[in-house]
Amino acid sequence: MTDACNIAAALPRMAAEVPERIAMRCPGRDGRYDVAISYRELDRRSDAIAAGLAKRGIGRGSRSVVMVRPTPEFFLLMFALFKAGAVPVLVDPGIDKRALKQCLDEARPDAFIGVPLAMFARVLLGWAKSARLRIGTRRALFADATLAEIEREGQGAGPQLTATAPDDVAGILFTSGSTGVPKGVVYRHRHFVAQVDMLREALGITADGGVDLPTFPPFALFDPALGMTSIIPDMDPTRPAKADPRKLHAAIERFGVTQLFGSPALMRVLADHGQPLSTVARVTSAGAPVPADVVAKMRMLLPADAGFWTPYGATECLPVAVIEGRELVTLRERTATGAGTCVGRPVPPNEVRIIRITDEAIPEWSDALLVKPGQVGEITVAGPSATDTYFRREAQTRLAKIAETQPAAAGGEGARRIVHRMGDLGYVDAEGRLWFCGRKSQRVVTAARTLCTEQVEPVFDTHPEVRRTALVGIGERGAQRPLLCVELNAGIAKAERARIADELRHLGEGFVHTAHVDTFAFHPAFPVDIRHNAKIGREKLAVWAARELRAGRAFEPATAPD
Ligand SMILES: Nc1ncnc2c1ncn2[C@@H]1O[C@H](COP(=O)(O)OP(=O)(O)OP(=O)(O)O)[C@@H](O)[C@H]1O
Repeated sequence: MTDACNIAAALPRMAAEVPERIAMRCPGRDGRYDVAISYRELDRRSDAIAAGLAKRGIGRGSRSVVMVRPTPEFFLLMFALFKAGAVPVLVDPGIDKRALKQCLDEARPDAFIGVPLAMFARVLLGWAKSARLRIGTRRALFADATLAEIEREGQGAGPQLTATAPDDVAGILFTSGSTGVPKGVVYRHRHFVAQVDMLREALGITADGGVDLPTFPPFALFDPALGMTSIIPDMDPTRPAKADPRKLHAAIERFGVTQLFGSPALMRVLADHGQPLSTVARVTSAGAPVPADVVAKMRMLLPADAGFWTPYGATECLPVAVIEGRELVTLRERTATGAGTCVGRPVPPNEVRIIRITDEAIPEWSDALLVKPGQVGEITVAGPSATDTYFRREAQTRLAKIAETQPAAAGGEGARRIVHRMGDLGYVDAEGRLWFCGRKSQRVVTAARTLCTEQVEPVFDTHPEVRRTALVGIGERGAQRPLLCVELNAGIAKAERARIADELRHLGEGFVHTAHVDTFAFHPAFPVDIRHNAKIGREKLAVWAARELRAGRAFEPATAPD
């Protein structure tokens, strides 16, 4: 039993070593934080739920949709499923309703576990019809049982940790779908175990744990595996930009929070609030680029020796690389002149390699795919947390994975591994740092060159009246005309647009790669992703921009471009 490859194996270990340590504190309905669960309770209660689920036919390999907010129930349930060797299916509740139904149906779950609203929506919207067991966190319409009943049914059954193998499927996590339909990423137990180890190493987390405020729900699951105490924040996790900073500060002070985890949108909330974070030793912000001004403001609010880490990665592979705020701030200038965004050094033992850009599948690795050092290409990763397949999406799997036979010296005879293609463009600089240049699917290809969004937009973003910009291509790839969509700061009159377009054109002329971006269209408020409130919907903007150009509403250079 002890040799299970399973992140839930941390629970019986912690329960034996530090049974009274608090695993999590929850705000409850009124934010008073009167619910606390010790490691002993977390271990025992997740055992009981696992045993109760087994009695209802949910065990090793059963897929179960989990639509539960980050409450004690969520953690108990997730660890119960891991212990049982069952496979939780997690979908971002904030995504488009049609995509959500598609994800839930595609997963063909055996069980559906949710809050009463999700139970109701399942029937009303016809989600996940395959689920034969339906469990509500509370008594609910269309539920076969409540989670409390399941727990009671399994009480006293003893330890439930299944001896899961490294390759067993541990979970299916859907991507947020910012560039298309969300895809179910198949996590094996070895992937989760590796993620915990890599995060511990990369962020310097010690065995005595610490107190974490994880505002990004899936990541809270790592806290018990890292021996930490989680303070579940009093906020809507799907709306980080709307979080109340006063409530977060109250929890940080009351419980002496030492670590904070959140999306860039949440970092902006804390940075703008401006109150010092004196107990915090480590901040981690993931999921999208963190704007340089937010990094700088946060560094002023944190103690001098605190770390501000930004990991780079994706649902399919995390962490890939990591950078600390001090270094990031020194590279701000380079981003503003078109170098891309530095995402740091690869987290060991990841192997990050850059290959030439293609939209085709690459079945087999070859070193001939590699670009010259320093050249932009697609970022690929081979390493213990790189997942190898999407759930029931053969075509997408083929486009994102490359099989590789390692040379005998590196991995023994004929060792095979999967290389994940990030779908992101970037390069490695002379110091071994990885730079992110934008999504591959959002690149603009003119007759003369390929333009990468993250190398073009920051140049124009330096204009004082500009809030943000988005590069799109008009026409067929290979003969695209670049157009820069511009969102201005609040309160700037329409009459100013022609002047600002001229100034932007002038800014662009300062660099070879932006000199040909000379057409601008002003958009009132960019479409962005729900989860991070940061990833710009360039696909939608491209359609809008083409219409603006046809209607003569775009700002073009006075003389035709050469
Ligand atoms: N530190 C970072 N800096 C810049 N971009 C980042 C960083 N971390 C992640 N990203 C971006 O986020 C992407 C991963 O996001 P995620 O896995 O949530 O799926 P998604 O891209 O939003 O959805 P989909 O893949 O379905 O379009 C990365 O490929 C990268 O483009």
